[in-house]
Amino acid sequence: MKILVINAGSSSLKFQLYEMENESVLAKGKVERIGMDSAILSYEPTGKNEIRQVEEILEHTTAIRKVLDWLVHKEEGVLGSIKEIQAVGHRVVHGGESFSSSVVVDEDVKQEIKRLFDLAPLHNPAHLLGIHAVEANMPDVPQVVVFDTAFHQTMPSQSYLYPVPMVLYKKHKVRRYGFHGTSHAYVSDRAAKLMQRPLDELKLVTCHIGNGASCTAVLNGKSYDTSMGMTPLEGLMMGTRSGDIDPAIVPYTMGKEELTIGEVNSMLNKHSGLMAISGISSDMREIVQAMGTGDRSATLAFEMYEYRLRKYIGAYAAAMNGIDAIVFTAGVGENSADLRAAVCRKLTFLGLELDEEANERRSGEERRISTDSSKVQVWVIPTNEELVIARDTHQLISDRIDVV
Ligand SMILES: Nc1ncnc2c1ncn2[C@@H]1O[C@H](COP(=O)(O)OP(=O)(O)O)[C@@H](O)[C@H]1O
Ligand SMILES: CC(=O)OP(=O)(O)O
Ligand SMILES: [Mg+2]
Repeated sequence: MKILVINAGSSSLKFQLYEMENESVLAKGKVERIGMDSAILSYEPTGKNEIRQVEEILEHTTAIRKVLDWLVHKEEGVLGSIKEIQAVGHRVVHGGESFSSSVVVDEDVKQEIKRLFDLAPLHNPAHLLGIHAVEANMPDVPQVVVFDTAFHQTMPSQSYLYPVPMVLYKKHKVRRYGFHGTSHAYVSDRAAKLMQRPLDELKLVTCHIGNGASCTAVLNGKSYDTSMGMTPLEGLMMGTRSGDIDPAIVPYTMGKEELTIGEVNSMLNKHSGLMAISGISSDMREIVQAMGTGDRSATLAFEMYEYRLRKYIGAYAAAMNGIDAIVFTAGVGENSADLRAAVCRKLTFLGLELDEEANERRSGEERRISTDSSKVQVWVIPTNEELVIARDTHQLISDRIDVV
């Protein structure tokens, strides 16, 4: 079965086409700057060079049509016909309390994704655009949604409730949901296999450190606590998001700077984090580069970023009464040896010993970066959210075909 996996953002759309028989990727790519003057489409059939095309693409429906055109292109295509695609799987960031696993898209599911727009304003509206764009281009193909929040639905109430009036939870579902669940679930499963230990006996802290960043206490294979909250703003310091701050800063700043709710939201989501402190970039590569030239703001940004992550790891070690392993994943976690070293060098009280050489080694492979004698293992495990989405989609659609 061939499955197209889509991760639609507000101005971007990433895709991968899978052959599920051997879980291989036939082609992948992305469309960036949708709706802007010139969009960039990149398309890479496996084993061949990437093709880049710059042209105006005003909305997601056109973006998907262009992607489909490439997939069946005479020379560069990987499909004889679009009809070969039997299902489409989407990443959806917010599933609220309604979804603890992936589901086939129907009218009710779309309504629920829409109802949750307020809670994930950067993500959910874009996902629904992606779903509609697929409907417009491939009306008969079933679609599945895989939620970032689903894995975290196992959290106990002491983790997911906030100490605010209960009426807010009862009336408005104000609670911690947690995100990047597909990634946290995938890397914890991989970690257990690599450690050759049953997942349901392990205490793991998984650190998904990308543009958005979150870490999760995975106790016996289940999410026990996680740093993102009702929205993907809480927790760690991120590229442009503040993470944890004193909530009193919000009304105080609104008063002092005469900001609207929208403006303060934008300040915390788009103009904070690494970007705000360094004044240079939200991209960790540029921060590390500037540190190399002695830039003090970049150094401060890095130190704050690392310190806040390390505090969460310490908190989760306390939450689970110990940890067996720490896993680093996503753009920064997989690639920044500097960040991993800075975190691990100050966790020696846990009996953790970093293998400095292994940490420095550049590789896209899964690898252990702690010494043989370290009491806490440390792993770098490249995440693969697309594969999980493809697997869930395959499973749900095969079940449906079996029933018919
Ligand atoms: N070699 C590297 N060193 C340090 N950071 C890196 C490196 N490569 C990528 N990154 C970081 O990874 C981030 C993107 O992570 P990614 O997981 O792809 O994010 P997202 O999926 O949220 O867009 C970039 O902003 C960049 O800071
Ligand atoms: C939930 C979230 O923050 O996702 P991303 O890292 O893709 O922005
Ligand atoms: Mg990501």
